[in-house]
Amino acid sequence: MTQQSIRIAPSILSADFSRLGEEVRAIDAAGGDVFHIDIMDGHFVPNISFGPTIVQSIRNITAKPFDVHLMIAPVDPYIAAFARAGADGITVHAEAGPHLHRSIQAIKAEGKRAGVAINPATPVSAIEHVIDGVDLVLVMSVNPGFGGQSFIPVALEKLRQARALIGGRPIDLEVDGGVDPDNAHEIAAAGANLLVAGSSVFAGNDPATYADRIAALRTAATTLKA
Ligand SMILES: O=C(CO)[C@H](O)[C@H](O)COP(=O)(O)O
Ligand SMILES: [Fe+2]
Repeated sequence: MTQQSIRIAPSILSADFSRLGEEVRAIDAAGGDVFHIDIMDGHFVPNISFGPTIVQSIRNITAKPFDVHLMIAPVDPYIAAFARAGADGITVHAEAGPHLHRSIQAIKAEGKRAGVAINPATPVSAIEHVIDGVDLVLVMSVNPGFGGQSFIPVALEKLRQARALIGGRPIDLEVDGGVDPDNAHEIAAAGANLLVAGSSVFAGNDPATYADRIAALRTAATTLKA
């Protein structure tokens, strides 16, 4: 991984929602590369977050890309709404329904970057037949549903497998859950180039700390260890 290829995607799930606009502005100014936006339905995952209206409400606050992680089932009926709310990329879970290929086609039909996510218990082989249709692979390193969980180490082996599956294709490899400056180096070494970070950026919700926290993740991910 070259230094330029690592991008940090703060997850607004850990933002202070009572002042979400200010949080988005602060992360933009602090050097976040991409906004990771978690959508949870209380059905596919045991938590509920928010819907397309909230995504639309922050769309004009930043020009940076919106990476929308849909943890919902069914997912197909909602893809257009998130596309029109301002998503640049939309990621669906391989486990969210029987027709993953159709979901990916629906994202592409909206003109958006298509991502596919796999839960910790799902093998990388589950996505090998859709790999040519996607722009992003998301390896979950926690069981989805909540921020602030610990990184599940088997994700490192899955990242290596996913990087091998991607090969020379121009596909982002994203990791989500429990990413912090202590594990960011081995995560990047395993092949991830897009690192989602919720609690490790937003802990304390003090905007004055965001730039240092994002920089610490970037430095850890890109610095060669002796
Ligand atoms: O998809 C998610 C949870 O399902 C979040 O993106 C993820 O948990 C980020 O939070 P943290 O970095 O605190 O683990
Ligand atoms: Fe996420």
